[in-house]
Amino acid sequence: MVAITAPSPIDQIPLMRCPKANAAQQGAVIPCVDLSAPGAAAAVADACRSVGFFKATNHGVPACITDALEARAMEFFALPTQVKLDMSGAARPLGYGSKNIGSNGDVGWLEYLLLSISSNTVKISSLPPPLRTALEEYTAAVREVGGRVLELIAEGLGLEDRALLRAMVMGREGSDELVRVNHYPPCPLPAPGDCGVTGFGEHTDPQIISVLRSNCTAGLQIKLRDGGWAPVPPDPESFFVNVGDSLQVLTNGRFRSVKHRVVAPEGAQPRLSVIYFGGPAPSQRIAPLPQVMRDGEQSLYTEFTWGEYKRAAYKTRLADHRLGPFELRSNRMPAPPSEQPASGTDPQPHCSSTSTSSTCTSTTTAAAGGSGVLPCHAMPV
Ligand SMILES: O=C(O)CCC(=O)C(=O)O
Ligand SMILES: [Fe+2]
Repeated sequence: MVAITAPSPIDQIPLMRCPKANAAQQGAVIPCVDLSAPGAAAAVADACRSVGFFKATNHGVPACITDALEARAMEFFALPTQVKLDMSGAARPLGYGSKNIGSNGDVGWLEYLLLSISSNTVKISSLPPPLRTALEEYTAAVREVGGRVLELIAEGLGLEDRALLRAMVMGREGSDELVRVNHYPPCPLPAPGDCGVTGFGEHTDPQIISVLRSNCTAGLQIKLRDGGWAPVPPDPESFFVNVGDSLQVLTNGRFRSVKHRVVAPEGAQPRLSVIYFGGPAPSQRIAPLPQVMRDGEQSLYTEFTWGEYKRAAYKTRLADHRLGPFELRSNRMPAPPSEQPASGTDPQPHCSSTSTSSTCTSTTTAAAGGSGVLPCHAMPV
C-alpha cells in the first residue's frame, strides 16, 4: 500500500528572496509627506514621480477608528473558516478568500476580505454588524485621506481644476471603491536562506490610488527603480499611498505605479493590513489628462475604460505587467530637464515592461540602500 500525503498548503506557496535590510536601509527610501504642511503638493508629486509610493502623516484619521477596525477584523479572522465563508461568501473576487488570490493560480500566506464600498456602504449584509460598522467608519475616513491626496496630486501636477482627480473616484455615482482587509498569520515554517514565504506576491494596484494602513508587523516591500526591493517599516499611525496603474496612465507615465509585495510574518505576530482602493466608474476613460501633456506629446497608451482595464487585469497573474498590452512604445519621448525626477530615476515617463519574477530561483536582488533617510516632508519642493 502506498501512503499519499497531501501537500501542506505552505508547499504550494512560492518563496521570495527578501534579504534582511539593516536599520539604515529600512528608512532610506520611503518618502514621507506631512499632508497638512505647506509644500505638501510638490512633495506628493515628487514621491509619485520618483517612487510611486509614500507615507502620509498628519492625515486627520483618529486612532480610535483604525483601532476599532483592527479589533473587529481580528475577531472575524479568528472565526472558523466555514463561518467566515457563510458570512461573506467565497471571494469571486469579492468576499472571503484564503491562500488563493484571484482565480489565476496566485497563492500567498494570507486570508482576506475584499469588499465593495461604493456610496460608503459595505455591500455584504451578512457580515457581523460591529465589523460592518467599523469598516464603514474606517472607509469614510480613509476616503477623505484619498481625496486630499488626489487634490494634492492635482495641485502638484499644476492642474487648474484641483478637484478633477478626486471627483473621478469620490464624486461620482458608480465609482469603483474597494476595501481589502488582509490577515497574514505568523508563518510556521522558516524559509531557507535569505528567502521568505510569500504573503502577497508582487503586483501593482490597477486603480488610481490605494491607501494602506497596517498594524505593527513588518512585511510590505516596494520595488525601487534600480530593481531592488525595499522594506517598508510598519507605522500604524500613518497611511501609505500607492500610485495605481490608472494614475500612471492619467499622467502619461510621469507618475509610476509601484510594484509591491508582502513577505509572511516571520515572528509571532500576525500582520493585518487594510487597503482602500480608489477606482473610477467602469465607463471612465483612462487616458492621459490633456492638461499634463506637453506640446506634441503623444499618449503612451491605447485608449481604454476602467471597466475594460479591470476586466483585463482580472484575467492576469499578479506579477504580470498588466499595462503592457495597452502600451504604445513608439510614442515614447524623452522628458525635458525640468520634468526629470529628482535623483537617480528614470528620465522618461515610466513605461517598463520588465515583469521579473521574484521567487527564490529568480534574479531578484537585495533591497537597495539609499543615501540618507528622507525625513518626514523632506522631499524636495
Ligand atoms: O498587505 C499589504 O500590506 C499589502 C497588500 C496589497 O498590496 C494589496 O492588497 O493589494
Ligand atoms: Fe497591492
